Amino acid sequence: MTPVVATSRSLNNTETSPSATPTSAASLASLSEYHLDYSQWDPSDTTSDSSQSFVRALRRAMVGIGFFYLHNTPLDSGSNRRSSIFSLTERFFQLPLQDRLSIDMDNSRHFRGYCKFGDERTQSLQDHRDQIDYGTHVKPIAVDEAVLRSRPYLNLYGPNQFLDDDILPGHKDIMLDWFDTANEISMQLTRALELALGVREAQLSQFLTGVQSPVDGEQKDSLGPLPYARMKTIRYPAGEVVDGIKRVDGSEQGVGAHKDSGWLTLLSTSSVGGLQVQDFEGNWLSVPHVEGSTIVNFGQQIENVSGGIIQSATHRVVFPAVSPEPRYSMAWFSFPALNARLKPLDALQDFNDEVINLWKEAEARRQGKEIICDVPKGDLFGTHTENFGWIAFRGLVRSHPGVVKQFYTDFVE
Ligand SMILES: O=C(O)CCC(=O)C(=O)O
Ligand SMILES: [Fe+2]
Repeated sequence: MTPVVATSRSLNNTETSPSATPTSAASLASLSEYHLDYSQWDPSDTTSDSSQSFVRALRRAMVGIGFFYLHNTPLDSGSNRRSSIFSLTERFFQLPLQDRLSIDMDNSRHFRGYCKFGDERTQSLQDHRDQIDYGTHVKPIAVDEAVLRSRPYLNLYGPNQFLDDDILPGHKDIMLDWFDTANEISMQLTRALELALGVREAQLSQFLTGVQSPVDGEQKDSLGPLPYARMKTIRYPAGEVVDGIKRVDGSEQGVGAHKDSGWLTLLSTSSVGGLQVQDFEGNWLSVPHVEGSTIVNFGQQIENVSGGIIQSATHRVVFPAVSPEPRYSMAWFSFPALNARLKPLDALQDFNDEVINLWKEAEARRQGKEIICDVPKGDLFGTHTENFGWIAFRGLVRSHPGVVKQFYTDFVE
């Protein structure tokens, strides 16, 4: 068999504008195999018929396209979490710009807070959205300035910025509840992914908890494990001018083609469409909102440690100025721990036959051709020789020049 190598998604950098590549009429929602039922999955009884059925469906989804709908999670069912967070998000974006800017990310060395419309670019082209970024809500790490200077990524640990209850009631409580619930789902899905690959318990989760054995006889990090996650609450506004900022003429780039940089993503969308994912031939499939479900996709770090078997799919949001209403979404991202080292697992030695056979099937469907996508290969892969925090830090530096200007000019040329 062809060795299972690091991802074979390849660089196709001929065009990156949203209308450049063909859009297939197919839509992910119509592919019934990519709808998973989270209530089937019982991490305390992984051998039950229903848990096994969940793991099989997960295996197909992760090898097939790397995007799926997950039904019956505690984000969508049995609580008012979803309605609370969408209502909170709409209320936030209706506030005057001045109030939104009172939690401007440019004031946070932890890269947390509001990013205004027009501040973000993907592959050098302007995105048309604004958002609040959050992360694991903790105190800044208590170390000397000298340690922070030698390992600036330790600043990714720190508090979020929240508006007071008199301006945005419930901001902190609703967000933290969503964040913690998503974190729990991500841990449970990671356990299911271990079974789908056939690796030992904790062979994947070690990268999230940061408790893996030190590499090559090194000392364990004296700071202990540094687990890390992030989240964005996003608005794609309609209109040619937003908060006094003009759209790029004719551009429909809500967010440009990218692969998520972390581990796995839990995405909740409003009913307004626009999300698209790229199949292995480079066609764009639409990913419509499906009531009562969360969209799950995988980031570059899990693609890397799984030798490319867990697909980190390229996706984007296409959003025209003429839309009758804005689009909102909540994207929650797990990441490896900041002090984890991402040594890829040995697919041929460690993975089960089921996943290897599925991979061979997928390769046969591709007739040995490279996977086409609009993102450079290994764009943000972690390496085995540096702490993941460096990769996370470089990604944020690339996206947020305003924070760099305030806090990190010494580090970035
Ligand atoms: O807004 C969406 O639906 C997708 C957002 C996204 O892909 C991202 O922020 O990484
Ligand atoms: Fe994304």
